Amino acid sequence: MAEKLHPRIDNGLPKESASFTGGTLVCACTSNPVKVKVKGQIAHNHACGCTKCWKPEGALFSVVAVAATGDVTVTENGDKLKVVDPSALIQRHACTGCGVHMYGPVERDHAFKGLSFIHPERFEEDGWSPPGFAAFVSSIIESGVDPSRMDGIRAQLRSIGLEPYDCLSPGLMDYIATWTAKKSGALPA
Ligand SMILES: N[C@@H](CCC(=O)N[C@@H](CSCO)C(=O)NCC(=O)O)C(=O)O
Ligand SMILES: [Zn+2]
Ligand SMILES: [Zn+2]
Repeated sequence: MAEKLHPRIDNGLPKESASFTGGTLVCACTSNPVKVKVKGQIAHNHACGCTKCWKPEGALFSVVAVAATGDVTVTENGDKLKVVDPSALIQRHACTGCGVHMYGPVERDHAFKGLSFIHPERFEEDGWSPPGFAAFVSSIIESGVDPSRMDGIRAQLRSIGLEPYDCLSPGLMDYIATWTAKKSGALPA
């Protein structure tokens, strides 16, 4: 039996459009939804198995990407937003009405400072860049997935073109490590 990874990847990956120049993220509230405008194409879209990212009902993974925080603007009903965990690196702003995480800026001194994590499935528009890998795959066990299902889940991710990693992709891990090495002086700044 196929696993329910995420509704936007289970029947094939979404198609990117060269004409996508940004869009509006909308929460799941039927009245007074929170709306967040994002300018430009998203980057580093991935499926994430971590316990902290918002996942739609029944999904094992979230779909999450980044945009420059300067390109992210709350346009409607921002008073419904609350930061889930103020001590976390990613300041996930969730709708208190429906629970959807609308944007999560990184403000702390970190390689990702200046980026905001968003869930592109909440865009009203199509054409956003599809996920390119799966991150924090082993973390789904922390949500209660039996470890015996992991081989099948990893095989299913590979079959749809998402290489599974237990942290971020090698490219992003190298990027974080390079930032850290430059900060410590291990590499020239
Ligand atoms: N096993 C933990 C992992 C949580 C975690 O580190 N998540 C990552 C990825 S989120 C999107 O890629 C992260 O960077 N978190 C920073 C933060 O959440 O502030 C678990 O599953 O909880
Ligand atoms: Zn809502
Ligand atoms: Zn995550």
